[in-house]
Amino acid sequence: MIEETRKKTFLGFDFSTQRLKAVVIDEEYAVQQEADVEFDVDLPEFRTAGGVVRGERGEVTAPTLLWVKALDMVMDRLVVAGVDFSTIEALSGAAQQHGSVWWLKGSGAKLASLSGDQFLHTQLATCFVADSPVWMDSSTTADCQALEEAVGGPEELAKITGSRAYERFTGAQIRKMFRTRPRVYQNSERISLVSSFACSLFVGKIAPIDLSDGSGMNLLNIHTKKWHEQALQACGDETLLSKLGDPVPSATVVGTISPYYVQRYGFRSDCKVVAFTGDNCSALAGLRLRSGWVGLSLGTSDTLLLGLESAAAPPAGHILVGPTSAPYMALLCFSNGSLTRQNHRDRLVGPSWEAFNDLLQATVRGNMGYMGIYYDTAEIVPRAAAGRWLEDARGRPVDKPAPQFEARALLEGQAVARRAHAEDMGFVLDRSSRVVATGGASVNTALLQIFADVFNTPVYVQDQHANAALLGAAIRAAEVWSAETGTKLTGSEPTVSPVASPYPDAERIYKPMLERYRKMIENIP
Ligand SMILES: Nc1ncnc2c1ncn2[C@@H]1O[C@H](COP(=O)(O)OP(=O)(O)O)[C@@H](O)[C@H]1O
Ligand SMILES: O=C(CO)[C@@H](O)[C@H](O)COP(=O)(O)O
Repeated sequence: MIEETRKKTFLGFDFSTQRLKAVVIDEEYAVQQEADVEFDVDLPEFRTAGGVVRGERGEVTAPTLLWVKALDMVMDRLVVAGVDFSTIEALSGAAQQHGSVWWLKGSGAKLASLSGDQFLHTQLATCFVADSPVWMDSSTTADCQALEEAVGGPEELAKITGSRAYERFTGAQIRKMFRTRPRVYQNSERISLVSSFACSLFVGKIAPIDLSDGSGMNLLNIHTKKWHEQALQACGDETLLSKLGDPVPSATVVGTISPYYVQRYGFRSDCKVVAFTGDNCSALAGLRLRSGWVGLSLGTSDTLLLGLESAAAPPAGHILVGPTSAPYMALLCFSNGSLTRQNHRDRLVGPSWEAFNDLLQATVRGNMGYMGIYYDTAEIVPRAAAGRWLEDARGRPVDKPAPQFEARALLEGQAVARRAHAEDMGFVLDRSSRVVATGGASVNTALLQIFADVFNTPVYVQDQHANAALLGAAIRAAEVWSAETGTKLTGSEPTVSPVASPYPDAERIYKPMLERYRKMIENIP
């Protein structure tokens, strides 16, 4: 029995692309303290740009130790923020999806014997056999084809795993490592996702992959919830099964906190660690979407999220095992999200969102016919290499229109693409639906107004926090702890408020742009 009067708090983490965030909530799910580490700024010694390191042939990686050092730093910032770690009953986390962590043999033993006197990053410095390929990597096209062939074609793979083969999905990444760097593969004790790796740092052993984030690998049968044997065979050898370990439901207590945290920060020794999951899965959990609501995460990537009752194989996009009570979730991911917006903001007006929004205000909805597609990095939906396509009202290519037209062309082009592909995937979006936005760019109401008009749907944001993945992690910790201990919590459902409504003429302006967009992408190589 848990003592009723004891103060109870819950801790959530988000190991996303550009930063590590942490939040402490109380029993009512009110935010108590927060801390944040921005990889490029706070850890310049790792020389990342936007949290990653880019190679010449579409390879995108992150140094795994960067995330460990960021954890040391964020823990210290929580101390400075006044967190009383002895009140934390449970913790959980979210992380960028698909990335893989390659643990050197012997790492499990190191995790189990950490000394509370030293930083984690000094003790785990030699634990990673390779840098971590991350979700922006587009270098595994050959491996995707081989995986699809081995399983009976792209449709068959999508039926089984919820997605056709995608370059960033961990199965193709593992296959590439097995093929091109066999010693890394052989010397790996385990292969984690970023989420299960992060969880391992808390639980003092290599933590299991959860089913929801595990669905982003092209290796999991999302119906039986077991690894798919043929897919495993296509991506590695007979040791792959044991390198991955058994996946677990997202609502699993994977253990109690490592003694390291008890000694170093004063956590309770019975603080529970709940399986970590993908950031989009955690955002879906945090947003509490009701029927007819669609989640729009505006982080480094832009994603659309939806809870699903059944798992029809999508033509594009992904079906994942649901992180909460809905059995499945749909996910569409666009790699050119916030970083692309930020690059062009810097180019057009310098580092101010206000100045960028002033440019938007200097143009009209529909942008006098200027339309643009901006891929600063290889795009996932549709699959395309980096490039830029801009045309005027007559469909003639233009090179350099005035900055205000470019600003609007970029944002309208992005929103139109999100709607076109969402419709292709079967998302129903009309004035009776709701878009609930979250992530770093969801604070920008001028951007949300464009989404409201293009989707012809009101856009809402959560009142409690702009980052549903982070809040979702802390709430998942609280709810799994509550179910496990039989202790009732007083936390109420997160609430949302409208921030942008479509203008009455929105459909007239943007419907034709959807058709133009579809034609434009046909000509993209
Ligand atoms: N006012 C704003 N308008 C538009 N974008 C913003 C604004 N404030 C922050 N952002 C964007 O939010 C992004 C970070 O979002 P975040 O959700 O923290 O990313 P991630 O979780 O992928 O690390 C930055 O790249 C930045 O461009
Ligand atoms: O690849 C995907 C989803 O399939 C990305 O959405 C990553 O999960 C990165 O998330 P953010 O850091 O952009 O939130």
